[in-house]
Amino acid sequence: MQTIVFAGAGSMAEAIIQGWVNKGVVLPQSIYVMNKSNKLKLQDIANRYGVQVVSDRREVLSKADCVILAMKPKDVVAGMKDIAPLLGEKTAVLSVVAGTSIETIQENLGHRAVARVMPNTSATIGMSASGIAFSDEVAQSLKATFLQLLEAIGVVIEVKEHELHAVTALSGSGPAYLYYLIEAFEQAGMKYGLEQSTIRTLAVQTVAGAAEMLKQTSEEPKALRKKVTSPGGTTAAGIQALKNHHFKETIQACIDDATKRSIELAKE
Ligand SMILES: NC(=O)C1=CN([C@@H]2O[C@H](COP(=O)(O)OP(=O)(O)OC[C@H]3O[C@@H](n4cnc5c(N)ncnc54)[C@H](OP(=O)(O)O)[C@@H]3O)[C@@H](O)[C@H]2O)C=CC1
Ligand SMILES: O=C(O)[C@@H]1CCC=N1
Repeated sequence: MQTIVFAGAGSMAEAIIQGWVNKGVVLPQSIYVMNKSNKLKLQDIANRYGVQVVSDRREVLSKADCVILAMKPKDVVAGMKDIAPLLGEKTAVLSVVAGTSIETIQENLGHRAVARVMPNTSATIGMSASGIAFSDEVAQSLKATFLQLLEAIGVVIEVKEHELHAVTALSGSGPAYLYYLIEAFEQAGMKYGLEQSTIRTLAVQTVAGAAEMLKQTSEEPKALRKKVTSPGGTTAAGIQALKNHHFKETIQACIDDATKRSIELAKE
C-alpha cells in the first residue's frame, strides 16, 4: 500500500506504527497521521518514526489506499463524519476501534471494503495477538494484504465479526490483565522482604517462560500445571488458595464484563 492514513494517533496507532516501521514492512513515507487537536503529539510521532503529518486532509485522504480508524469509540462517529466526504472511492478501511461494527462504519463511510481488527499494544514489539473480521467487499487480494500487515505485528486470526467482542475482552484487553498480575506479584512478594526489582525479574521471566513452554511444547496448560505441582507441595498450596478465592470465577467475571462492555460500546 502506498498511502495509509491513521485517523487517530494515540497509543494503539503508535504501537502499530512502531511495529511496522521497526520491521520495515511499511515505509514511513507511506504512513500519515492525523488526530483531533493534539498537534504536538502528531509532530512527536512524525519525529520518532519518520511518518508524515496530514496537513491537507482532502489531498491525503482522497488518494489513500487505506484509512485506519484508531479513535476512541466515543469519537468514532464524529471522526467518520469528518472524513467521509474526503475519502477516495477505492479507499479501504481498517478499524481498530472496540465495539464499532462494520455496518456502522459502512453507514458512515459508504459501502466500501472494511476490515475490523482487534490488536493489542504488544504490536509495539511485533507480539500482538489480533483477531480480524472482513466485510463482503474485501477482495481476496486486499484480505491477503491486510493479513500480511497484521502478521507483521504479531499473530492474527480471522474470526466472525460477532466474535470480536470476546476477542477484545481476551486479547485486546489481555495485556492489561497480565500487567495487573505482575503488579499483584510485586505487592505480594514485597511482603516477604524481596526487592521489587528482584520480583519483577522473576515474575516477568516466569510469565514469559510459561508462555514459551505452551508455544514450544504444544502441551495442554493443565498438563504443564500438573508437572509443576508436587503432591503436598508449595504449588498445590498456592493453587488451593486460588480455588478458595474463586480464581476461575473471577476470570470468568472479568471476560464476561469486558465482553459485555464491548457489546455496549457497539450500541453507544
Ligand atoms: N489501547 C489499547 O490497548 C487498544 C485500543 N484499541 C482501540 O483503539 C482505539 C484507540 O485507542 P487508543 O489508541 O488507546 O486511544 P488514544 O486516546 O490513545 O488515542 C485516540 C486518538 O484519536 C484521536 N481522535 C479523536 N477524535 C478524532 C477525530 N474526530 N478525528 C481524528 N482523530 C481523532 C485523538 O486525537 P487528540 O489527541 O487530538 O484528541 C487521539 O489521537 C480505541 O477505539 C480502542 O478501542 C484496540 C486494541 C487495543
Ligand atoms: O480498553 C479498551 O476499551 C480498549 C480495547 C481493548 C484494549 N483497550
